[in-house]
Amino acid sequence: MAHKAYLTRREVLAACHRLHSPKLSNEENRAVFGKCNHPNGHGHNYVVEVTLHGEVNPKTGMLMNVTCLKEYMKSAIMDTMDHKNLDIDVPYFHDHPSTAEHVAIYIWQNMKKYMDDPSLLYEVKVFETENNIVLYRGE
Ligand SMILES: Nc1nc2c(c(=O)[nH]1)N=C([C@H](O)[C@H](O)COP(=O)(O)OP(=O)(O)OP(=O)(O)O)CN2
Ligand SMILES: [Zn+2]
Repeated sequence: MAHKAYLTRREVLAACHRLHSPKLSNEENRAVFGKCNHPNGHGHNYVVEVTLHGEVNPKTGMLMNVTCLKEYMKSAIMDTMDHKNLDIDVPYFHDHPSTAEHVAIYIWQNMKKYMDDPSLLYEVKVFETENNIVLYRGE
């Protein structure tokens, strides 16, 4: 009988950003985003958890070797976002305000590009701060 399991790996990345929407005026941006719209930006130590869901291979006892998941997360997350200015260095955020919601969606889409079997991707969780958490499941 096949058993299904969830496998999660966590990475921590440092990045800076500014919340600012090109679809809003400067005044509207200040009203909507408040201190997070400060022109010089601010930083976070983002904690990102990626969860896979699938069958445990009875021969290996693994859903996926964590070493593989680590490599996917390095390519999809760490190489593109760690120690970067999200708004400048990551093209996705040139036209998407760098909210934690968009960070989670970006990571989801990028993980799918790198994974050999993207159907295993179940959830991306982003802790922007200890208190602000976004969970995305591709819906
Ligand atoms: N829906 C969202 N709202 C906000 C986001 C977001 O990504 N999605 N992001 C921010 C800011 O980027 C901001 O950095 C949050 O910082 P802060 O308010 O300081 O964070 P905390 O809530 O953890 O700090 P407290 O000390 O608890 O106030 C704003 N909104
Ligand atoms: Zn922020």
